[in-house]
Parts: sequence; C-alpha cells; structure tokens
Amino acid sequence: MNNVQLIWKMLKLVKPLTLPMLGAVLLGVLGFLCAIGIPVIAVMAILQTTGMYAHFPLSWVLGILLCLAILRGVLHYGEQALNHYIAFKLLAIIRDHVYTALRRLAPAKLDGKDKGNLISIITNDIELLEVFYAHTISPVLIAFFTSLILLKFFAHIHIFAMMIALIAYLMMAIVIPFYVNHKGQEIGQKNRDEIGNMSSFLLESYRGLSTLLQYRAGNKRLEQMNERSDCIEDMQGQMKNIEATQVVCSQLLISIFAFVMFIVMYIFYLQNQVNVYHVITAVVLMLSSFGPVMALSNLANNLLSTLSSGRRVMAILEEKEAICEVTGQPHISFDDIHVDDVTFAYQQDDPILQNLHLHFDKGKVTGIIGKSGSGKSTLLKLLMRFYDPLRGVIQIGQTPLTNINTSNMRHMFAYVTQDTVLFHDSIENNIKIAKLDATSDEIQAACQKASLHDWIMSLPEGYQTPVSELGSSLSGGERQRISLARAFLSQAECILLDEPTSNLDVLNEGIILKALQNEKERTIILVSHRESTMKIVNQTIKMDQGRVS
Ligand SMILES: Nc1ncnc2c1ncn2[C@@H]1O[C@H](COP(=O)(O)OP(=O)(O)OP(=O)(O)O)[C@@H](O)[C@H]1O
Repeated sequence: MNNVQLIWKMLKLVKPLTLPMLGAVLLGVLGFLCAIGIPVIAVMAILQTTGMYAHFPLSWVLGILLCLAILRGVLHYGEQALNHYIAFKLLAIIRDHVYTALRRLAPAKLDGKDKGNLISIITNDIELLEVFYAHTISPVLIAFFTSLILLKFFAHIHIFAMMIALIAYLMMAIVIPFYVNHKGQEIGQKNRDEIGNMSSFLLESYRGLSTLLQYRAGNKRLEQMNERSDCIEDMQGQMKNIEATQVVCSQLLISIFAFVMFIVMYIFYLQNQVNVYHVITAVVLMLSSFGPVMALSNLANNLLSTLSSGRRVMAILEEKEAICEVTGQPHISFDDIHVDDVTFAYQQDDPILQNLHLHFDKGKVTGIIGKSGSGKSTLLKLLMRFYDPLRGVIQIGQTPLTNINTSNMRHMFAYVTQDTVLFHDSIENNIKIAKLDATSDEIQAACQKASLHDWIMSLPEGYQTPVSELGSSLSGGERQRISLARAFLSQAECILLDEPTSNLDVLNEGIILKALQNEKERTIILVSHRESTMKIVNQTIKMDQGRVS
C-alpha cells in the first residue's frame, strides 16, 4: 500500500464527521487570516503615526487590531476543539473497527506468537493516528484556502508579488514535506515496527521472568533489550536529524523569500509601479503568511510516524481471516466426525498434517497419541475450525464444517487447551463462562465431576472467592480442573481435551476420568501422553509426523 492509497483509506474514515471537519477548516482559515492581518494592520498603525498613510483614524486601526487579536484566540480555540473532537471520535471508531477485525481474525491471529506487537498496534499506533486526524487533515485544507486568499491579496499589490508568494508556498507546503517524507519514510516504518517488536520482547520477558531468573539469563536478556533500545534510539535520532534539517530549511526559505519580495517590490517602487505602503505590506505579509504552510511543513515529520502507524492499523483492518464466519445455514445436530484426506500447514511448504483420514464415532471416547509436534493439537484446532484445511474436508455427519453456522459449531464443541485463561472474577463466574445461565446446582455438579468442589469449599469465600485474590497461588492442577469444570458445565456435545490430566495427581485424574466415562451422551476426543488417561478410550489414533501410523 503506497502513501497515497494509505492516506485515502484513512481519509475515508472521516466521512461520518465531515461537517465538524468543514467547521474546523472554516474556523482555521478565518483564524489564520486574523493572525496574518495583525502585523499588516500594525504596519498601517505605524505608518499612520509617521503620517505616510492615513486612510482611517488611528483609533479605528487600534480597535481593529484588538478585535483581530481576540478573534484569533476564539477562532483558534474553536478550530482546535473541533479537530480534537473529530480525532478522539475517530480514534473510538477505529478502535471499534480494530476490535471487530480482531474478533473476525481470532482465534488464528491470537494463536500466533506476536501478541506484544498486536498490543502495540492496539494501544500506541491507534493513539498516534490522533496526529493525522487532529493535526493533519484540517491544516492541509486550511493552508490551501488561506494561501489562495493571500495570493489574491498579493495579486492586488502586484502580479510578481503573487508569483513570488506562490513559489514560496509551494516550496514550503510541497517540496520540503516531500523531501522529508522521501528521506524518512523507511526509517519511520522501521521505527514503528521495532517499537512493536520491543513490546513483544518486553511482554515475553515479563512472562518468562521466573525462567530468566532461574537460569540466570537476566543479564543476557538485558543486553538484548539494550541493543534493541539503542537501535530504536538510533532510528529516532535519524528521524530528529531529518526534522531539524526541515526546520532549518523552512526558516531559511522564509528569510530568503521575504528578502526576494523586498528587492523585487523595491525595484517596482523605484519604477513607480507600487507605493511605499505596498512594499512594506508585501514584505510583512510575506513574513507573516507562512503560518499555515509552516504547519504543513512541520507535519511532514510527525506524518512519518503517523503513516507508519496508520499502515499497521490498516493492515489489521484489511487482513484476511484464516476462516470466514458462516451464517444463514440450516441448524444441524452433532453427529460422527469425518476427517477426509486432510492436509494442513501453518506456513506454505511446511505441512503439519498430511492426507489424514479419520473417523470419530458419536458418543465414544477417542484417544489421540503421538510424539510431541506430530500435529495432535493442530488436529483439534482444525476440528474447532480455528483454521480450514489446505486440502480435504472435515464433516459432521454429511455436512462440511465450512457449511455449518459458526455459532452452531461453537455450541457443539468444548475445547480444553493446555493453557487455562482465568478472568479477574469469582471462581463461580470463571466457570459459569461455559454456560452463562447455569444454576448453582449445575455449577457444583460440574465442579464435582472435575474434582474441584471440595477444594473450592475449603476457600474462605467458597465459589465467590475472587480468582485475583488467589493469584499465582493457583496450582497448575487447580487451573486445569477449572478448565475441565467449564467443559463439564458446557452443553457441548463434543469435548476436545488437550492433555487434560497432565498436571493432575493420580487421585484427581481417577475422579475426572470416571466422570468423563460417565458422559455417555457426549463425544470425547482426548489427546494425552499418559497411559493411565488412555485407559478410558474406546479407540486410539496414533499420529506420527502429521499422519496416522
Ligand atoms: N500457530 C502456529 N503457527 C505455526 N506453527 C505452529 C503453530 N502451532 C503449532 N505449530 C507447529 O506445528 C507443529 C505441530 O504442533 P502441535 O501443537 O499440533 O503438536 P502436538 O502433537 O500437539 O505436540 P505436543 O504433544 O507437544 O503438544 C509443531 O511443529 C509446532 O511448532
């Protein structure tokens, strides 16, 4: 996506706020005209005192000056208020779009490793777009309209004055920003990407703090972090250099063009083409009229980071989902699962599952065993339709997964993964997430099946104990049993269990396996390395390097 396409896409988001945007531009143009008018009228006042110019009484001129100053303040306030209203409204709209996109892209997107980068996009990058919406769009329009009006003034003084001003404005508003953008685009993008990577790195370091301490790898990690920081600092230094060059060039150009204007107008004065008031007005107008185009020129620096952030945000909005949500299909009931010649790869040319043919009987317990990395969890993710196979088809009864309404499918399956996510809420609510309208009796029955009830009752607040109070004191086994209790509570007809007993002692394992065996109505697919767990299965599938062996 090039910059023009990107800016066009970002602009399209402003559509619902066109009216406030036009208001901001109008106030901005009027505000700048007042600001530019102040020095011009001030010159009038000075000339008045010298007697060189006396069109209006001095009191009038001073009165106009005062009005312009007050108006300038009020108009600038109004413009800024409108711009920030637009920007923050738009940030809310963009956040909403991004979260909608993430819901669409999940779970495949959240299965990836780059969560820190994603957090950086959701927080920092979206925040940076404020610069585009509050400080870019209206300044461009304001500079355009204000410059047009000023050129008309210059034309009134002399056509050459207008041409000098036109060249000056074009240099400031187009040539310098173009140069800065050309110089800094790559570094701006790299800088944003590197900040995103740093965020991932920090998140990972925080999560792995105990491992780093245990293996005394903290210093090495710190070194890597410092290297990354230095790299970001270096890039930001380069960006600041470009910014400084731009500021110096802009200031230099203002002086040069004011000087050129003075020389040219003086020559015309000597030729009696203009009077002294015209000469002074043209030079003062030239010096004071750069405000709008300067704002534009200064934008080029911020715009580098903003466009890089915009590109990352737009990439999320436009990312194609791994699976498309299915709606509008007839509701179907759960039946046998057929995996027919399925091949799947996370990355092209690296197949994880190859030509897989499997059959899972309804109401039976199927165990899947195999070496680590042989694709067992991946198969469960395909059954949950987190991904679609590259080739082949998975069917429930006669219906391919791709033809079953997504919500219909999600109701059929409960998936107990190797990680249990706990929310900052009571234990009861953490379990209830599997069935929001569950009664206390149903929750207790599920917890008994998961061998969790006695432990919960031993807590001071029982089922109402906040999980956050237990914090990291929850053992791996307790977390795992909470996850199992959710599956028992859910009304899913098929439970997919990925290493459900890996953290349990023999006693708890026994209770849970018995409960699973008693779930006669449900189909259970069980991935486990433990022989004791596999004792309850009706059929076993052995996987080896993505194939059934
Ligand atoms: N989101 C992902 N993106 C890319 N590769 C992945 C992803 N998830 C898993 N893999 C890779 O796919 C392969 C199979 O992984 P999978 O988790 O299915 O194996 P498994 O048989 O369940 O292993 P284990 O018994 O250790 O849990 C592994 O090489 C793994 O690195």
